[in-house]
Amino acid sequence: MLLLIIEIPAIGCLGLALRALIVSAAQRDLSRSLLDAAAAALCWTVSAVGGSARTNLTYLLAESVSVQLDGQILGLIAQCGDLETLESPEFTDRVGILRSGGDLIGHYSLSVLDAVATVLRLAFVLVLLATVRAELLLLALILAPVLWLQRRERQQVIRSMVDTVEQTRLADHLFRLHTDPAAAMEMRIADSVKTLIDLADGIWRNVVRRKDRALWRSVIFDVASWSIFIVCYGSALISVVRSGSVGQAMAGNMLLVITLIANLRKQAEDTVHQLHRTAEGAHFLDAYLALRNDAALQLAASSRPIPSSLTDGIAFHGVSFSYPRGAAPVLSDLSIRLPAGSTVAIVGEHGAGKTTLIKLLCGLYTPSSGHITVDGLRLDEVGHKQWQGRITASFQDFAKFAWQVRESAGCGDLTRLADDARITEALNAGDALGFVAKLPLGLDTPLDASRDGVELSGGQWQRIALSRAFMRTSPLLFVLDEPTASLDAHSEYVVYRRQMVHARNLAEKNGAITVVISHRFSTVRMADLILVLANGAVSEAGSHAELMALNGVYAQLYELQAQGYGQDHPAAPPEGAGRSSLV
Ligand SMILES: Nc1ncnc2c1ncn2[C@@H]1O[C@H](COP(=O)(O)OP(=O)(O)OP(=O)(O)O)[C@@H](O)[C@H]1O
Repeated sequence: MLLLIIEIPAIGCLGLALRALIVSAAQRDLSRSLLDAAAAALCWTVSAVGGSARTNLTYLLAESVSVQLDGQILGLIAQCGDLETLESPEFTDRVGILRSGGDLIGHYSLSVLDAVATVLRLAFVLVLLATVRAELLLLALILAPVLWLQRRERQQVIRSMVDTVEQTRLADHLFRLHTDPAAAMEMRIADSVKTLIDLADGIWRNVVRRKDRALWRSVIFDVASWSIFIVCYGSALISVVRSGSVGQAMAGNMLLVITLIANLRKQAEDTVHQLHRTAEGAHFLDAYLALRNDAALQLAASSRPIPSSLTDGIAFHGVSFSYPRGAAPVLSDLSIRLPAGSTVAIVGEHGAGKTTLIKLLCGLYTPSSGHITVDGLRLDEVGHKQWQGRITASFQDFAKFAWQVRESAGCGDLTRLADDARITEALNAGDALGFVAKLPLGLDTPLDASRDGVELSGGQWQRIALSRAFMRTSPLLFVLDEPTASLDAHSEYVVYRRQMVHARNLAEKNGAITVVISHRFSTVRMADLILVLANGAVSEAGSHAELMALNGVYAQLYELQAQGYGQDHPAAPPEGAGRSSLV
């Protein structure tokens, strides 16, 4: 910091020392000359070292801010527990901008300091110039439009980057498809590789063309404006020569003016560069602040404590929901009650809204109207993090965490990641222990063939995902959204029976509710309450026995599937099935 302060007047003092050196040398005053030369050398050293120290300091700080920022950005994204925010194109663009310009925010954090130093350095140089000839100050005036023009053009370059973020994202996605084995497989079979390469190539060309146009314009304006400045600089020098007194003083003044003006140009360039970075940094800062705002809005929902166990249950009160860009509402005015300790199955045609209902239940989306309560407590008044911390879920579109088996399954409860016994229990419950035991390194086997690990089959991945859902031991909500879709009918039945036992244990422990989505009625019939979703509403609700007696859609579908499997009743309902409730 001290070096940065000393560096401010260094270049002005160098000009003064050189002028004094010329005068003392002309007077043949050896000791004075040596002193002046030493002073000039010192000023030059401070200026050079200070400049390089400033650059390195800026770089180091920018890098450290950038690393911290990456962590903060991910933290803020995680705070947006609502998937609606994550799915909005504005949000995705914002994150894209931040990822591409984290270091600029780092530079921005230093820019105020740098701006003060730059202005002081410039002011000192101008004062010295004025001591030689007041008209030289006009050069500073010419700098103003040069800087303004450059800044304006630079903003156009930034705009071209922002305008192409969406296209860049699409091109990136197309690139990733080529390196993703599952997508690559389908692309090869469909012979679409070349078409997709051409598509990505076309998008990249468009993006580059748009950016290049702005960049070239900026370069042309740069050259034109600096040419004007150089012409004025030359004229100023001629004017000093023509008006100066002949002799030693004039030679010294000439050297001072040349040193200062040469530096004035460099300072102007520094100022422009700094303004560019500040403008870019401000732009990225805007995106960062908007992201913070999104996260803060979600946190603003008050964090009323979640009960440790359920006594009443979860209720939907006139809930309607439409996806932000979805045309029709997926759920309309839905009012249902899921009693504490019950197992609820949701059935319905593809696209009926079963997964959407579960996502609303998990606080991953907020109802468009109406509200959901947990033991009478409104879900929108509870922090996402709190509620989601009491849920365990296995989703239809589960994640494939290509880490070690222990991490991929154990991350269902991070606090138990080092607890081999717990992870083994969860793998057993998820029916994954059989194949994990045969893996070369057991729990330590990496699940990624590209990292000397193993590649799992679809069914094996699903079992790992299922095991994750068994890691938490005291959830209030246990969600199973087609968790066995990749398994054969027999394995599914066995796994479901095990899950139902688990559900009963959780229900007895703390009144936890288990919600199951399945297209297989052999498992659905085990539930206490079955909800049939159709046209955004519940068309039938009750236990298996009640719905069969109703002889409606459920009964028809059940019979159809039973005939398909060549048996009348695919499975017998477990003990205690039959409780139901519908508000
Ligand atoms: N993120 C989303 N954005 C917009 N629309 C969506 C989104 N997710 C689902 N939808 C739409 O909402 C409707 C219900 O989807 P949902 O996944 O809830 O159905 P589902 O009953 O679970 O279907 P399936 O049995 O095929 O899994 C569908 O029409 C779907 O296109």
